[in-house]
Amino acid sequence: DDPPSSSGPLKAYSKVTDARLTQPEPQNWLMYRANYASWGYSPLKQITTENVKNLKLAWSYSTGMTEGHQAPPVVNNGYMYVTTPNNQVIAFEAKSGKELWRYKKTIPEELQQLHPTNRGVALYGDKVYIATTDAFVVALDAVTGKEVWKTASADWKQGYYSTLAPLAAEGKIMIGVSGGEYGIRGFVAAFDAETGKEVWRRYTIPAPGEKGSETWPKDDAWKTGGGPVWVTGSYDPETKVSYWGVGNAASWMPDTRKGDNLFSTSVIGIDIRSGELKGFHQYHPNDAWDWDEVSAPLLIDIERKGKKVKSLVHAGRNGYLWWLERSPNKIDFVDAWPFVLQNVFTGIDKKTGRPSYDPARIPQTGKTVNFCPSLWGGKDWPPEAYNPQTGLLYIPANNNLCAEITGIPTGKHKPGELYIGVGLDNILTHVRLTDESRKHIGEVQAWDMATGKKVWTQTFPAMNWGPLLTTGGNLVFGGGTNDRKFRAFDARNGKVLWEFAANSGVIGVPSTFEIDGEQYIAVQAGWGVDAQRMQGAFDAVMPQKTPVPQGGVIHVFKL
Ligand SMILES: O=C(O)c1cc(C(=O)O)c2c(n1)C(=O)C(=O)c1cc(C(=O)O)[nH]c1-2
Ligand SMILES: [Ca+2]
Repeated sequence: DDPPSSSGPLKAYSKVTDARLTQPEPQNWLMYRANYASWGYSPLKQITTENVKNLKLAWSYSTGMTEGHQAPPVVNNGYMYVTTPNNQVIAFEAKSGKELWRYKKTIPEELQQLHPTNRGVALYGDKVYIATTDAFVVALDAVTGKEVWKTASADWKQGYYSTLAPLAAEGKIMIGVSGGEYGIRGFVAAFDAETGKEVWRRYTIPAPGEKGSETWPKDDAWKTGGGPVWVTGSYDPETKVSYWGVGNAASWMPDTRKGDNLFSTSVIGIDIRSGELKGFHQYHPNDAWDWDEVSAPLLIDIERKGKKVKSLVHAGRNGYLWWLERSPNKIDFVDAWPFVLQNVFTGIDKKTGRPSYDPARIPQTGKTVNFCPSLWGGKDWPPEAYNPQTGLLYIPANNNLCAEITGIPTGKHKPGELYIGVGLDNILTHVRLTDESRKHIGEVQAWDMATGKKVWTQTFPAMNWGPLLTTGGNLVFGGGTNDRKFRAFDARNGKVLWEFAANSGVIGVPSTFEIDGEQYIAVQAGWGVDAQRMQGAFDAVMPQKTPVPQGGVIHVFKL
């Protein structure tokens, strides 16, 4: 086959450099959240609050796959890259939707996927990178799709897998691993972009003697302590520190691992040159609710008492909105407050940010416990967005929702087998409705961080699992509802200005780009994973059932 660059209008592939990733051109969407600060923001403004009502499909493409399509269409000067469940990567001519190549990772047949999804590619140099469900990191030639190198980061048979998009910087490809529900020992690792050789590895659960190890029991619990990393980290190129969200401790029952269990449910700063730890903040110690705090914090400058604070902002799965301050060697607590119904925390220490708990709301082995928000939290993985023009932070939230779970003995940990401490049937039916949740659950919220005020809320009857994009046209885009709608909101007041009914529920990360003077909005539809399971949990407690069809379709819109 001819390389596509010579067969069509596509120009030669433009190499992705550190300079380009640090200062992304407005016409491209070069990484998971468009910039290292994880804003999910594009300055493009051809599509506005005035004309968005005229947005039409430019092209669409069926991926041929079911389950969770969550990856953003990543675009570099005319080339688009999308991943699907089962680690396919599809390359397109971004303008026309013509398929250039498709890569299919061979996945072991015996591998059972607990979370059948993939959150996208990283671009660096002339290559495209993915982290796979069988725990590999793979480099592909961006023009041909040919495999250049492939390195196992861990053994999938031990319960390790990756669902996140890698982070690329300074010649390194950084990934994290999932497996919190299998009792893995989580880590972030960096691989040489050219050779695939591992450069460093930072475990999220310290070994005996390492900093934080005193927060684990003296037995072997640290070896199976969880702390997965399954969403792409943020990165501050000035200090070379990357910021990763760390997931739940394992098993879920806190009595199996007494102590704070650092660095589970924390944000950790990692120097990308050495892998050295550069500060941390634990959002809630001794996790008991599967509240993975994996969403990477957004790097935002916020005014406080007349001073600019270099901040880390995180809408927690634990239902609190966290404001932290980052310095080259540490992370300090600034403030936190609930953004959804939360009845577990009885207070937050003003100095340290440490929450205190209502003991009646802490799950334990052998007890049945009610708490709010549910296991899926105030916000699960779907990312927030920040618009520097409106100055607002946008959160896709699930409010008014509670849970009931019964802790059961886990037995001895067996590598590669579930290590949860709650029955699967209980997990799949654990949501409990409140009077308020009968009115509405899903929300898009807009916050002014400097004043701590919520500026607007848009509500939906059922859940919202919609990742957000915000643009220089004062728009917010997102799907996430079970009616298959993908919507544009006015970023200043939350009004719905446009909506499109997709083939399936939209849990994809939306992106935007420009080619030949035209702005495009792109998103994958493809309901699955825990959005689907939450719908199942609703169906279990509601009089009516709501079917949401599956099937991945990439949608690309323009005026
Ligand atoms: O502990 C883990 O390793 C882990 C991994 C993942 C994943 O990789 O997608 C999810 C979760 N936990 C999880 O708790 C969760 O609610 C969840 C939802 C989803 C999804 O894609 O909808 N993935 C995951
Ligand atoms: Ca988890």
